[in-house]
Amino acid sequence: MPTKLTGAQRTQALAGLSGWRDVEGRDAITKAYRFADFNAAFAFMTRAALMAEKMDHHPEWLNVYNRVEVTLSTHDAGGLTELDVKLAAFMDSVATGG
Ligand SMILES: C[C@H](O)[C@H](O)[C@H]1CNC2=NC(N)=NC(=O)C2=N1
Repeated sequence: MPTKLTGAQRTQALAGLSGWRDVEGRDAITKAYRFADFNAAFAFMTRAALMAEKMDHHPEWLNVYNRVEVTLSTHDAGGLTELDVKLAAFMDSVATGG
């Protein structure tokens, strides 16, 4: 199991990401993506889902039309790990609508 990122290690890992913020009250990060339409949003979710399954690391997310709100945390570790940072970076790389 990956280890929880803490302190400077956590700060440094998050410095490489943009648009992600800490969730209040728990050790997790969140980002709201907005796409051109539902089709683009769902295409993003499909790509992210395939990667999540490959990594055996799954997002908490909510989709409303062209909006996808993602929260990442490693439940098994009780907080943020490298897996969350890796999945966040992948999501950013496939999000065309930002
Ligand atoms: C059994 C399975 O490997 C685990 O439950 C995996 C599945 N996906 C997961 N996803 C996330 N986000 N955190 C986990 O701890 C986690 N654990």
